[in-house]
Amino acid sequence: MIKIAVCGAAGRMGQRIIVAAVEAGCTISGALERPGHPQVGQDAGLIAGVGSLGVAISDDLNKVVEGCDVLIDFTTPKVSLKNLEICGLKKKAIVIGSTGFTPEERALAAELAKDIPAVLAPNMSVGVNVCFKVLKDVAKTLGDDFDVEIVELHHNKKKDSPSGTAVRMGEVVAEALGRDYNQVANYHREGICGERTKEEIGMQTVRGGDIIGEHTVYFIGQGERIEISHRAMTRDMFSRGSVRAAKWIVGKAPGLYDMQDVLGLK
Ligand SMILES: NC(=O)c1ccc[n+]([C@@H]2O[C@H](COP(=O)([O-])OP(=O)(O)OC[C@H]3O[C@@H](n4cnc5c(N)ncnc54)[C@H](O)[C@@H]3O)[C@@H](O)[C@H]2O)c1
Ligand SMILES: O=C(O)C1=N[C@H](C(=O)O)CCC1
Repeated sequence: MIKIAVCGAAGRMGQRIIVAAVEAGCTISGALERPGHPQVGQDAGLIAGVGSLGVAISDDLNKVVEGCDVLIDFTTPKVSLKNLEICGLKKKAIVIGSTGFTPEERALAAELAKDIPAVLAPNMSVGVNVCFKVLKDVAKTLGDDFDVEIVELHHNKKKDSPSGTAVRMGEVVAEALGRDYNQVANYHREGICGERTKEEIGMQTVRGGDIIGEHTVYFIGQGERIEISHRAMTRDMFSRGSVRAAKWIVGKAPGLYDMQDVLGLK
């Protein structure tokens, strides 16, 4: 059974990943938190609510990576890039779920993943990844006659905006329509900002309370509208997806993969 280490182990996702890994019969070989985190030194299983695992949460990245087959990392882009670099040096696989990467940081991630197998995906749920596939077909079929707007809702602790999932949805639709997402994404409308352009993809963000994550892509035509929505009711399909990705990536050829690869949706 594979040995999994979890980075961000005391976080919302880290705790659920420990639960999912234990439920899947994997060994938790290590758990990482940032230096100074109040739960460093405590048992990772007790923090996650699965009982003692005999694995103390550590802040020693090198040591934890050495002891695992694969590191699952749900933290921030900067931490994830550092983790990729260390996994590269130690020839370990990595699964990254962090979001909020700039295009430059994504390019750096691809570069760092040249020597090791790595999964980087903004959303590990099967449902969202099926949505990515469906969105491509819908956008291609509808073409330029429908305006595209994307709305996402998340909890009030989320740090990045728009969500990584919303950005990927925008990229999928833009590519299907022959547009460059970075040129056509419109994140802000205020005041007399003029009529909507045909090409733009509106990106709207709602933050509040404990919303786990909801995404809707609107295709708005004359006299009709299609809405493709995904609503997450728990974090468990993200955590189970990350463990599925971890089992899949160990032993694969070096390179950067995504969840579509893991799920065979390409
Ligand atoms: N890909 C997906 O399916 C998916 C699903 C949910 C969340 N996310 C993303 O995962 C990330 C984390 O989300 P969250 O809700 O768990 O956040 P969180 O803030 O609850 O957890 C992040 C954890 O990382 C820890 N951390 C920060 N710096 C660290 C370091 N240097 N070393 C080790 N640990 C460090 C923090 O202390 C914290 O406990 C976000 O980017 C979020 O958007 C992705
Ligand atoms: O809670 C979060 O943060 C989430 N982030 C991901 C994103 O940015 O797309 C996925 C859903 C939950």
